[in-house]
Amino acid sequence: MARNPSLIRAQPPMPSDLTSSDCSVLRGGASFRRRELIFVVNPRGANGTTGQQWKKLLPYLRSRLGNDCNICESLTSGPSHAIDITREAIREGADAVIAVGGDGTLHEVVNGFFCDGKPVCNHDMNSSHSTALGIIPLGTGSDFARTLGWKNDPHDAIERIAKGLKSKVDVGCIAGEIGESHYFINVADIHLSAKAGYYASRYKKFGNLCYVIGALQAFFRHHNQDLRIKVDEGEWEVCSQVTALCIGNAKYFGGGMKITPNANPSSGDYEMVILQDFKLYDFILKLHKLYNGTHLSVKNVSSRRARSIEIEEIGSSGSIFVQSDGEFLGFLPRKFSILPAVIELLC
Ligand SMILES: Nc1ncnc2c1ncn2[C@@H]1O[C@H](COP(=O)(O)OP(=O)(O)OP(=O)(O)O)[C@@H](O)[C@H]1O
Repeated sequence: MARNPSLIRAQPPMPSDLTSSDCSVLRGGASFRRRELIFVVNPRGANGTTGQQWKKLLPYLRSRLGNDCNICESLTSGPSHAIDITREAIREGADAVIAVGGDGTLHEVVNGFFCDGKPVCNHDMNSSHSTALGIIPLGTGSDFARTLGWKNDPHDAIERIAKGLKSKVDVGCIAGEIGESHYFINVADIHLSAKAGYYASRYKKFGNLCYVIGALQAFFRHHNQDLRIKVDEGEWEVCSQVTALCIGNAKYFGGGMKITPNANPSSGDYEMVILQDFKLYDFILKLHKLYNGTHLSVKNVSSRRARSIEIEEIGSSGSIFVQSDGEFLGFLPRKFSILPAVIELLC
């Protein structure tokens, strides 16, 4: 394991009588394979707090998991590095890749489960072994973890990893006009909210306040936009004066806004919520409803379920923002399809 030099074994060496190269341990006569866990840590997450918390957590992690698991830590050196680490770990046969950081780090780890439009596989093609996804939520927002009801408590997260229970989750796939497919596990969104996310990423030093600052900046010179959408390969429909269109595999975005309140990452479909013809004062008056997920009954808000959604702008500004899991992705047009039960999540 760990041909990749960026994977550093973060545990005491195995006792010298344990010689098996695949880390198998003989216990009471039965063969017991040590789990190979790769922790992908963004030291810059949450303005550097993730790195500091990780350093304090590591001794506890070793004492809690080190008897049964090989613990490898890999610190990311910059954007997209987590994708490469994850791909390499899966190819090498890791039992789990654990994203340590915020939703951006989780997003990159999820993208590392895929390459060239297909799930990444273990080098040993004959093996039925699969790599699970784990999460230690230590970011600014950690919105995906909210849907699962997880607190931002790393000790709880370590208990979930220790138990090793797995549940299959869906992943969203986004295809653009050119280039590789892109994947998301939480929420993808279009227009105002995506623009707000783009600006918010510049103000992460203010913690969760960055989302409010980003939204205010995005509203400046914002225009609602007519879009064309095609749901589940049906007919094209015109959707007028769209303020924001959100495609939820999970429920929360923007640091705790319950935007797609009926989304469920194990349902096999998305919840799509469209906000139309909203003005700044609508947001001010209805913001609390967006946060607690009661906005679906508000005028000009609609919700429907879908397995695939194609979206184009009517007009050719080429400036309708798209983001997924809070990461800026470019501009419309895009097609979103769901990959049901494609990843096993340690839960
Ligand atoms: N070493 C690094 N230096 C700078 N940026 C990095 C590094 N490693 C990863 N990143 C980038 O940092 C971004 C944000 O990280 P992360 O999501 O962990 O924290 P956050 O933004 O504080 O939390 P959240 O996304 O939940 O709001 C990631 O999208 C990733 O591309």
